Amino acid sequence: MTVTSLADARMRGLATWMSLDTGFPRQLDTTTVVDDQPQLHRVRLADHDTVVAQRGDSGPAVLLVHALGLDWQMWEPVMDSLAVGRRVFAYDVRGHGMAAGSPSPYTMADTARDLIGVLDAIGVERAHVVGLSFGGGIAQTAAVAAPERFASLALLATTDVPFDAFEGRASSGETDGMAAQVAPSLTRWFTANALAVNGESVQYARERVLGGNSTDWAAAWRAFKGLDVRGRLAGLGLPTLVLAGEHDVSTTPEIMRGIAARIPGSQFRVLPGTPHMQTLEQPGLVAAALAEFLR
Ligand SMILES: O=C(O)CC1=CCC(=O)O1
Repeated sequence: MTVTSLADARMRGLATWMSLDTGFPRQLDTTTVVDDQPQLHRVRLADHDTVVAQRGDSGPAVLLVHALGLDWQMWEPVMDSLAVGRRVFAYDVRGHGMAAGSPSPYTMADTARDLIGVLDAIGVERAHVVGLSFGGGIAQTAAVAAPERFASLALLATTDVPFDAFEGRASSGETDGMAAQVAPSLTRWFTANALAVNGESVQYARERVLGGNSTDWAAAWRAFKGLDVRGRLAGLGLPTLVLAGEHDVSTTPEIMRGIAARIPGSQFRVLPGTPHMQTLEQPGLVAAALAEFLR
C-alpha cells in the first residue's frame, strides 16, 4: 500500500488533490475545528484511490466510516474532540467523496476489504472502528470477516439487515436523478427543525447528495442490499457500542435495540433529540458517548 501525503501529491502536480484544502471543513462550525488544514493522506487500495484524514498523532487508533451519499467530512464535527489522546482517521468509502467513480458494481465484502486496506495503508494493526448508517454496515461486515483488526466496534444509526427500500433508492437515482434524492434523503437524516434552520451541516449533506452521481449512488444502495451479517453478530466477541438517535426515522431506536440484543455484552444508548445523521446534528452528544465508550 502506498500512503502519500497531500503535500507530496501536490508537488507531483496531481490537480485533483489540490482541491482538498479548499473544501467543506472551513464551512463547518469552527468551534469543533481547531485545525482547518486537516492532515489528508492519499491511499491506494486494491482497485481505486481514496483519501484518509487524520487528527491526533499518538494514542489508540480510531477509524470512522461514513454514511451513504456523504464523505469523510461528515465526521469533521467530532474528530478534534475524539483526537485528544487518540489518532483518529476518517476515509472516503469507494464511490464517495474523493473516491467517486471507483469501480462498480461492488459488494459489502469489497467495502470490508477496503476498510482493512485502509488500516494496512495507515499502518494500524487494530483500531476502534466507528460506522454510521452505511458505514455501520461496512464496519459490521469487516468485523465479522476480520475481528482481529478491531479493538472495538461502535455502530451508529445503522442496520444489520437490508431494507426493502434499498433497491427503490438505487433505481430512483438512476431514473429520477440526484436532485430528486435530496428531499427524501434529508427528511430521513435530519429533524424538521434542523431542515428549517438549514445550517451548515444540512447544507453540506444537500451539496453532497446533489453533487453525487447516480451511478455511485445506485452502486452503494445495491451493495447495501447485500448486507449479510446478522447471523454472525452473536459470535463477534468485541466490545461494542450501539448508538441510536431518539428521532431517527430510518434506523429507529427499536431497530438499533435489536442489533444490540444480538451482540452479547454490547452497550446500547439512545441519544436524546437526535436524528439519523447523528454527527451532523448532535456532534457533542456523539463525541461524548464515543469518548465514554472508548475510555
Ligand atoms: O435511510 C437512509 O438513508 C440510510 C440508511 C438506511 C439503513 C441504514 O443503515 O442507513
